[in-house]
Amino acid sequence: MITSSLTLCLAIGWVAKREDRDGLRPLTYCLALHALTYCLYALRGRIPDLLSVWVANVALVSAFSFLIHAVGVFLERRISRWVLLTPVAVVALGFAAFMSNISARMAINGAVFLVQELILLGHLARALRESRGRGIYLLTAGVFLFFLVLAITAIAELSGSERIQSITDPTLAQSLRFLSAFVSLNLVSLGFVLMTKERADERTRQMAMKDKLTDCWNRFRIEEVAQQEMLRLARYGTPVSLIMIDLDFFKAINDQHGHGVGDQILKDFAATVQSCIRNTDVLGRWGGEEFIVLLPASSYFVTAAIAERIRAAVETAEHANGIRITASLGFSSCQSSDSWDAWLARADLALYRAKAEGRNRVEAEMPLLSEDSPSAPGVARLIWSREFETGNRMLDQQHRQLFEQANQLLGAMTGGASRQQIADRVASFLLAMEEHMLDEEALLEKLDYPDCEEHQAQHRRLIERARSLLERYARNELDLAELLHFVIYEFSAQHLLIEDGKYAPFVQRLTLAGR
Ligand SMILES: Nc1nc2c(ncn2[C@@H]2O[C@H](COP(=O)(O)OP(=O)(O)OP(=O)(O)O)[C@@H](O)[C@H]2O)c(=O)[nH]1
Repeated sequence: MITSSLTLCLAIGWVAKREDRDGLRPLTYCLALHALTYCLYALRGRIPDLLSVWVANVALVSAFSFLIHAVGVFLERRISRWVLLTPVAVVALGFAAFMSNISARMAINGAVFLVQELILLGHLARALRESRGRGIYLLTAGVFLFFLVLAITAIAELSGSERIQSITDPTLAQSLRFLSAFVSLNLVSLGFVLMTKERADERTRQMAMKDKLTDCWNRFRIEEVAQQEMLRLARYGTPVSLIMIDLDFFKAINDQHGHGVGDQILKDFAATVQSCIRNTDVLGRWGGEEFIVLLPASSYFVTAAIAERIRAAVETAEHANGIRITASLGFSSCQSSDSWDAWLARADLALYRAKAEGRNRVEAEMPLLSEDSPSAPGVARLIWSREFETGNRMLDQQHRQLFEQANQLLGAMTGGASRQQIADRVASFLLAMEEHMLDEEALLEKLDYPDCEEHQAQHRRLIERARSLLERYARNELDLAELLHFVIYEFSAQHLLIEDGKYAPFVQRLTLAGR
């Protein structure tokens, strides 16, 4: 026990000397006092009782206080000095008063250690809920083992089934107590060191994924989260969107006020954006004065509102020297068939449009929705345009009808219709959508459209997704925004316009050729 405590103390102390962090230094003091305690125990009978009893026990209770302090430092929790010093004072005074009464000393020791153990276990239990590492499990196991032995000893003492006359009694119970203390010592030390290593690894991981200037995530992390969210979309249909933000005329700020001010503005800007988003959203610096916000579980419509909130917050924030800045934003929602590059490119294109159309504005990936309709001001509508025509009369007529139906649905959704009325309208929209898909597939097959199979596969995916969304909506597991996202964005805007737009030139060519 002594050799083990000393070796661990020297090794951990050597590391803590170079890097005093995460509570390694108080842990070293704990181990040193632990070694001292057992040295004094071992010399019992050969040195005065003052040393082998009084000093030894005060040292042991102090070792525990240092361990509680070390855990507090690691978990960044303030632990009151009273909590640390009172047990030491109780043992010091109690042992001084009952030097010749071993039962009283045992009772004092047992009670104090039990309280210390409970304090420690309380902190560890809270930390266990937050921590993902394994070190904390080893540490808790070590502390718990010691607690168990103390509790069993206390019960045996109270029930009178065991009377300890001396700490050096050569009994089986005493040997088991020492053995468990030895195991506990190793588990606690190993667990603590592992915890600090896991934390250091996490810090390195974070540093590798963070932008140093703004503390935002870097490209690597953004892409990592994007891939995870795209998988979630493919599996559960959870929408995910992204916003690209570019500061306007930032070069002029650098030129007029210097790079130092420019850097500070970038930091302030990141803080402003962060204050506009949820903590599950991910803000990253894409490069220079360009940023990305990834918004998990956010549909097209939710994202539009957040983008506008960011734009307004950036415009109103005032920086050093009274400088004000603006930003242009472009956003896009991910499709289940999207690649990361395609999704990003659509947001980039929208950003480009926001710049071209005067800056300090938000642009969606397609200028499809008008904010107002003449008949119902304040309600967004899908606007049909001649550019969307495929050249086939039947398909174009169906597309227009689906657009109109989507608009009626949009009106019902924003006009306070009941859940059941909306579900009925969505069901009839989906029926029309499926009928249209069958007609479209038949025509494309007849015309030998080369990507017919891929188009059919997209239809199957959309139908599957539509059915599952409607079921979830009927079970009250889905909110209106997600349903709206599917009807308006995924089907009407993305599929009807973009995907169907891909076969339009082919159909037009054949129509002109008279087929
Ligand atoms: N201070 C500072 N400036 C940066 C940093 N990264 C990029 N920049 C500057 O950002 C400016 C970007 O300039 P441009 O790409 O011309 O864009 P802009 O002036 O913002 O104009 P628009 O984007 O067209 O509105 C350049 O002057 C870069 O030097 C940085 O980390 N710190």
